[in-house]
Amino acid sequence: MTQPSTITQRFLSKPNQLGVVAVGFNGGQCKLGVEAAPMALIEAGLLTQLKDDLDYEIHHDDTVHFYENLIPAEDPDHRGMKKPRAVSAVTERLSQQVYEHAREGKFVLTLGGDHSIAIGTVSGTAKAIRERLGREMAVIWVDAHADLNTPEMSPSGNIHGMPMAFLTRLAREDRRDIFGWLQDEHTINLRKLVYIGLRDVDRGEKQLLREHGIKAFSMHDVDRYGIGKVVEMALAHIGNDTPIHLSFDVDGLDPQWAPSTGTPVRGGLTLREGDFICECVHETGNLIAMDLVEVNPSLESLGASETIRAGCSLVRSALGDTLL
Ligand SMILES: NC(=[NH2+])NCCC[C@H](N)C(=O)O
Ligand SMILES: [Mn+2]
Ligand SMILES: [Mn+2]
Repeated sequence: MTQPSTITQRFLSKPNQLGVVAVGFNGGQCKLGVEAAPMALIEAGLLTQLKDDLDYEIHHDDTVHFYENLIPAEDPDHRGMKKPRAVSAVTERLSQQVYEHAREGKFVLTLGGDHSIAIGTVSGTAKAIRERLGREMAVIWVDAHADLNTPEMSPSGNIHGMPMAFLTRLAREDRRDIFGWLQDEHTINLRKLVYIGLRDVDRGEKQLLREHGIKAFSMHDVDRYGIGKVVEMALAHIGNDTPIHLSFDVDGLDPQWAPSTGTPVRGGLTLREGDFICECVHETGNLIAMDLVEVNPSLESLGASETIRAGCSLVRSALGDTLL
């Protein structure tokens, strides 16, 4: 186990203070139901567990944000992107909410929502880290997908497949109402991004991963080296003096463990492997924020409670729960 760096300790000035943002947003993709996930996770007892079992002091406004007043009536496609103004307005607002928690030194937990919301969460923590520590943070992205499509490359036009492209500036858009609000302070250095669990990566995304030498551990690597070695290599790439934002797409898990998600892909992580990633990232002492996204309780209704339980388990593990 690496020692928590003083840099991160300085940032998380209140290590047991947890800012929670519940984001009932589904506009980054086309299936209904993912907006109900935050309520389902909370009703399953997630926040109570974090408070009672892990001793967090929870700062939550007791609302699930649907951002109804930010969703425009007219939102025509732009560069092939679907609902670009809605996603932009919601993530801009979310970025501010996350930033406000993070700048006070709280750990920020965001419950999505589809993965487009990471444009808001990651930009918010990246800005707070730059401001408070004068440095760049790292992102660990656990997912079956790379979510690195530029609008032009995207096979679907769904923005939940693009957040990393906008966050790293591989994709840019100058229109203020379509992600033009993203400033340099919000962005992520490509060398500070690490993927785990990939197994459904589009052609253009593969090319970007190769071209830019982005650190990515696919399921092939998990099979070859085992999850222990993969996490060790991922953390070694980041180094132990860098704050980490963990963005966990529940479809990183195999559908056997998380069937209720919009874009399931077979051959994924076991729940135990997912929990192990979260436990190890917690052990670094450098984790400053986590997103849990793409739980869709209305899909595969038989598996919904299983998926919700898996989601709760991942969050608990990232926040310090241990088996012993
Ligand atoms: N966050 C997710 N589940 N993303 C799935 C993306 C699927 C596909 N690569 C696309 O861009 O449309
Ligand atoms: Mn995914
Ligand atoms: Mn994703």
